[in-house]
Amino acid sequence: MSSTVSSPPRTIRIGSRKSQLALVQTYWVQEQLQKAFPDRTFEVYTMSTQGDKILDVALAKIGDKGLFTKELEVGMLQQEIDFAVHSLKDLPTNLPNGLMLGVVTERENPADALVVHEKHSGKQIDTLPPGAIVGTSSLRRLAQLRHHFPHLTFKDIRGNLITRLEKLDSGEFDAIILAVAGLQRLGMGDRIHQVLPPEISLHAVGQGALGIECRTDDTEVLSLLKAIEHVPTRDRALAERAFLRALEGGCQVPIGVNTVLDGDNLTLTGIVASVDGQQIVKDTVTGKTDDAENIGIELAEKMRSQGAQEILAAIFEAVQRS
Ligand SMILES: NCc1[nH]cc(CCC(=O)O)c1CC(=O)O
Repeated sequence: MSSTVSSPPRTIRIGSRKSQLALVQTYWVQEQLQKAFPDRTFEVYTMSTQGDKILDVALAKIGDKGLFTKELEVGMLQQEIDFAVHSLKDLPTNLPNGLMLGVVTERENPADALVVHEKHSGKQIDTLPPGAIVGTSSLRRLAQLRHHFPHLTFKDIRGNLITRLEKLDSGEFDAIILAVAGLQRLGMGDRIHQVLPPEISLHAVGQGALGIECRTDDTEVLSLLKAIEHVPTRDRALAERAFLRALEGGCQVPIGVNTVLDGDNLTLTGIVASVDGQQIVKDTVTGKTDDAENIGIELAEKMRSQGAQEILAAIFEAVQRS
């Protein structure tokens, strides 16, 4: 008589930031995986990242890549957690050795949203009165909006989504710009006053999607994660991230994108803008989805030849000096 003793499958430990948005996203991932693999155990571990702690310095000045991801990455490399759930747009385009972008989940609307103070309820971004104070902490949003609406006043705003909405409602701002996806995921889609079209604001690379980072050699986790991968979003994200990586690689730069899928054709539009909104380089490349990364690289090269690199170099120098 022989019997095989099989050890129970390992518990999978999911790492997350502690912000409300991060937790909603992480519990969603946990739930999807639990549904796909009812016999496995998935546990959530939370960590504070540098980005959650430094709230009083403009993001552009910190300039450090991986502000929202570093602690989670250390946790993965030290085997304390098995994978981390990130807003894809917060995940740097170059990851530490031993870690990779495992999968990308289905994207929400990637656009930016205008949220207004109640006294402006009849207004849109193009009808806000001159001097109206618009809150954003993103150079990308700032540069594009200054370009289109030089009569508005822009002011830095930090803190998590809830804090920002409170600052708006208290009268500190006339309007603020936030990601549609974040508001929707937190059940606050009703605060979206206007979804900004791509002609006004190209969104951040990866915006609206979740990126799951894991150890490169963890084939078991990688195969579990495949269950929640969304291939069309992944192809768009690969093109967008290759574009950003080829241009600069960081997070706090005025670089925006838009992607459109049509069958197996993928069209990537990118913008690089100076912070004052005066200089703009914008172009488009179309290619096949299975060549997504090369579409991003090609667009970066095309735009570099039109002056994108000089715009980015000037911003980098200015931030270093300040
Ligand atoms: N950097 C902050 C951040 N990271 C992800 C989101 C929103 C959700 C997303 O874009 O996936 C936000 C807030 C915002 O930009 O309004």
